[in-house]
Amino acid sequence: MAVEFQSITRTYGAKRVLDGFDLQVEPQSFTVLCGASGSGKSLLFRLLVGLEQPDSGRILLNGRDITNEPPAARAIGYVPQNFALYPHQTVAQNMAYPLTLAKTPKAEIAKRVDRTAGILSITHLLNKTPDQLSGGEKQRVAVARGLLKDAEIFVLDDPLVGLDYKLRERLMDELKSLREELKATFLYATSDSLEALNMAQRLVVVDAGRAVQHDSAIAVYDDPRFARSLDLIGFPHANLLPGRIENGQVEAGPLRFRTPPGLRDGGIVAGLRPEAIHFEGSPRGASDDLAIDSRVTLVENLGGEAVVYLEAGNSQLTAALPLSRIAPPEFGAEVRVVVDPADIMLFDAASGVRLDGGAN
Ligand SMILES: Nc1ncnc2c1ncn2[C@@H]1O[C@H](COP(=O)(O)OP(=O)(O)OP(=O)(O)O)[C@@H](O)[C@H]1O
Repeated sequence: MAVEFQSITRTYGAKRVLDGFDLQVEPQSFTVLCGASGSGKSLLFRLLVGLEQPDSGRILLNGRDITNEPPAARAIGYVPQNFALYPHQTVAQNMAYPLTLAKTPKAEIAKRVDRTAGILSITHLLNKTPDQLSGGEKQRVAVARGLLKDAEIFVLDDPLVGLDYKLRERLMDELKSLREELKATFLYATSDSLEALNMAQRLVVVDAGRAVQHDSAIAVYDDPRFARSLDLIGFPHANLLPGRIENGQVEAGPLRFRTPPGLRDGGIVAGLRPEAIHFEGSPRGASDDLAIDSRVTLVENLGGEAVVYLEAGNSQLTAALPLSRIAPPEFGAEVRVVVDPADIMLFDAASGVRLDGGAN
């Protein structure tokens, strides 16, 4: 494995941020850690590059235990979340700084600065100073500086946070080409699930101090094994309805249907993606579909689709409606929506573990 976190625990005061965190990162993978703000992604990266120490557990780099090695001994390129550029140095000097410190020959530094600047489209900025750059340009320089190192592993901590949408899209594409070109292992953190799905070959859902699911991005999306995976990955956010299994019936908010085989009575959470809620007039209507009468409380028109918020009894539901097929309903309208029970995922209420079979 390129990187292994083994049972990492780290506490700040009374708060256990990492709680037996285990993760194996495959060589040459682009692995994205996605978790809510404060879930410990930056801390994991600081532990990996050696800026902090775990309370317990081990970190291996290409099989070597580096837990107690100084940062300089770890060949890791790092783009921290809060970067600082040296104000009196040019972009080229800022980028070259870590290599200058490492006494890399000048010709080699120039070659790498040119190549990385080319990939990140900042060649025209090389002779400027940071005060002459926009926020987005400074961010690209910080990314370039982290990627300049001759490393097998690059760690990027939420490198696109705060950038406008267009610039983020462009940088995502550039980083993807870079991953093809460098043939290195990338570890990348974000709290944005769309960015995670777009970038990740391997996606790790981080929650409550642990890696709860580690799989291909598409598998995490299609077959979440934990309620938190469904909750975190995907936009609009999935519906999670608390409920119960009793006497062979699943009851969760407005959903009532026969319990799938093999499930026991007890507390559950029913999960339903917004796109699995269908409006009348859409091509559905199988005999086992559940019909739900609801009232529209808000419509967000996003162009290609509308996000429709519904009230059904005491439950709120979020539905995604492709607008090419059907016009969005009006605010306040009474609508009947239908759901295929096969699209409903069931999770244990206490542990969050998936109960129904899913795609496996
Ligand atoms: N030096 C520190 N002292 C005290 N608490 C800390 C320290 N560093 C991190 N924490 C706490 O650890 C938790 C995890 O922080 P971390 O920055 O790793 O989260 P994150 O997942 O990267 O969040 P974000 O997406 O917002 O950057 C937070 O609750 C934070 O307050």
